[in-house]
Amino acid sequence: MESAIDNLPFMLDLGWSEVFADQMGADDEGYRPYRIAEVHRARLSVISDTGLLRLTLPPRANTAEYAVGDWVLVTPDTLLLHRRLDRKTVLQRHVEGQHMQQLAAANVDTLFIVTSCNADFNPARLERYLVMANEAGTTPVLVLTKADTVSDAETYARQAAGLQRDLPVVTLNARSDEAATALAPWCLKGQTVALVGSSGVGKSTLVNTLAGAGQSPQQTGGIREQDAKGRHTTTARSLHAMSGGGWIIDTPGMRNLHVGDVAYGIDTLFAEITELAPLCKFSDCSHAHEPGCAVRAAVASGALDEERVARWRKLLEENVSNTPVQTGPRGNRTLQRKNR
Ligand SMILES: Nc1nc2c(ncn2[C@@H]2O[C@H](COP(=O)(O)OP(=O)(O)OP(=O)(O)O)[C@@H](O)[C@H]2O)c(=O)[nH]1
Ligand SMILES: [Zn+2]
Repeated sequence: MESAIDNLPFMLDLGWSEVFADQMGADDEGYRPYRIAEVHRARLSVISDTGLLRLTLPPRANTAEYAVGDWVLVTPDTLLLHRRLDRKTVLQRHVEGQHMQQLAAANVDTLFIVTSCNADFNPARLERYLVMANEAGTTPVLVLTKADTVSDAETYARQAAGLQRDLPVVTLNARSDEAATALAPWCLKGQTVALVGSSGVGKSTLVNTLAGAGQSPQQTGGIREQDAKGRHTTTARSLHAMSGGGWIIDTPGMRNLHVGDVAYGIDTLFAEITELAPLCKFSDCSHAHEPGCAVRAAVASGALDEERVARWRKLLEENVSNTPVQTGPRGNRTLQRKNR
């Protein structure tokens, strides 16, 4: 099917790989792959070597089923959307009271979880972002902005590094060129990065810095509107080129990040606790009061932080109550898997 692709170098820069090429069969002859750059309620745009192109949607198409970063097959002359290719990774969040997860971005290699060296730094919220990255199969990197405004950036960095085993932590000034150098390993050709973090931590500033000299995609391409509290928030989800050769997706604000159907993401985040639980005396230990609890013993010895254990239990409980369950054969409750 490679013959249908006449601009392969551009596509490879954009993250096209065998994972997607292998999905194109004889039935797909004549269609051309494009990557989604913008998702709006009634419109999808893809990126091409000549700029953004608006797709023609088939009747009853639901744009909520598509994410920025998705690869889709399109009829070249009419730009009619044919089908979406299976995703490598998908960042999504549970929405209270809804069955479908809300899609944030697809086929993302690295998630920059952005917070700043000030009161925005909140372990419980950062852990929720980490769960989302782990569950998606996306590598998380913790980016601490505004390091230039404090004298104790190291204290924040140390706390951040304790959030998850082997978590890369980068402290920087998002407005400086050194920020691009510090983040360069994740921004190379063919790589896709997404950004999450609260309003005001410096996400737009970082996108502009990573886009390189003279480029300010966030001011030109971003749509800004006011939220209920009158703050300006970035609402466009869009794909921007980085000077390092990769692409970056600025996701819309995600306040109230609830978890659901993310058991794997939680186990990875709290690996040091997850590994202790099987050593408890009771297999259904709640790690609250039972004798012989390995988790409580680790807290008592000072090896584990009490507050982190409390956050772990809270996320587990929330996840159980938000995870759809089916009654399987002989009454076994089995997890209903998400569609990728
Ligand atoms: N000194 C300093 N200022 C920064 C840094 N990062 C961002 N700022 C400033 O903080 C303010 C907010 O930055 P933005 O990039 O707009 O924040 P944002 O995360 O995109 O915010 P939303 O668009 O509301 O989601 C701006 O005035 C930036 O110039 C930094 O590392 N150091
Ligand atoms: Zn226990």
